[in-house]
Amino acid sequence: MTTHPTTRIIDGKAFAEGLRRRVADAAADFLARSGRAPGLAVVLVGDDPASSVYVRNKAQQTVEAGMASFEHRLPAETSEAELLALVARLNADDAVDGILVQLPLPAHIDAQKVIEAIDPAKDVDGFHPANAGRLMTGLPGLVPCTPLGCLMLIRSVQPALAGLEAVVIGRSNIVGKPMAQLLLAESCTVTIAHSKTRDLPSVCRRADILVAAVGRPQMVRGDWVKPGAIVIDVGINRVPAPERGEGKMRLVGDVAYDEAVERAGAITPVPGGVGPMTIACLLRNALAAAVARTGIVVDVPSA
Ligand SMILES: Nc1nc2c(c(=O)[nH]1)N[C@@H](CN(C=O)c1ccc(C(=O)N[C@@H](CCC(=O)O)C(=O)O)cc1)CN2
Repeated sequence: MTTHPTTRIIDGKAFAEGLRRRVADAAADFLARSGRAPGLAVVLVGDDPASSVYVRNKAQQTVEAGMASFEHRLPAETSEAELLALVARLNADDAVDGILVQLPLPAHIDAQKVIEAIDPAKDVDGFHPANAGRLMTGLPGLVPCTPLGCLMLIRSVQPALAGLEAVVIGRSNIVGKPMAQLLLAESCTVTIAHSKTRDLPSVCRRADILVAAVGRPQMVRGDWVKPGAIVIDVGINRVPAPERGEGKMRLVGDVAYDEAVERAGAITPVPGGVGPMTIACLLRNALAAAVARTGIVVDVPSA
């Protein structure tokens, strides 16, 4: 593989480490001023292996950042009412500044109902309609972690975004829509593309900033990328890797990296790009929630 001489590989792992250090410094200030550490509760229902690893990493990184971690692992048979009761207890617990319910939830639980049960002031995922509305209307609030991390990575290579053409592929409430709102707030000209978009390759070729969040392995080909564009790959897809041995898998993004790296000005790899930013931004949001709830001012890292 030959990388274009000027292509910058955006190291999300290193950026996330730096962000977690800054959050840890601010969390220590918070503790010194308030007498308690910011607290983050993470709830997992069921035993999905990937979710279980994410929750373990969240709890571990919360503790490493000097915050209090409250981990709740519930069996897959937990009823919706039991989960809502736990959320109500966490809402009422003053030691808990942030609440995250790991997704996906088992099919018998209405995820939207659970999201709406979380106190918006503790909604560190930024998924509650109150926080989505605040983002849309330009009010301060909690912003979904993955798009916030993407914006930080974009700004690390291009601080001035006003007037740039941004194309976001994917319209989920978790990534696509909030990502588009964040880029709009930076005065980009934003297009949200999706499965019904006509001539997607041509739409993508307009983009100075191309964010792929579709969940389809390597869908975005190299010739969809405008030369010099910033390419942010949100996809995390496990695909068979027979070259590594029988039954082995490997992670790929939504972008055909080997092709896109030839044309992009900057690109995130998978793994090691956007993924690590999700948990780093979760810690950042937990700190932000603690600050907003208590009025204790410490230096919360921003995009
Ligand atoms: N309540 C939520 N649920 C889920 C979210 C979320 O933000 N809130 N996001 C995803 C999963 N996720 C965190 O929960 C997550 C995904 C990926 C990574 C990450 O670091 N990825 C690595 C690769 C890891 C691997 O080998 O599998 C990378 O891309 O380098 C962190 C967090 C769904 N659920």
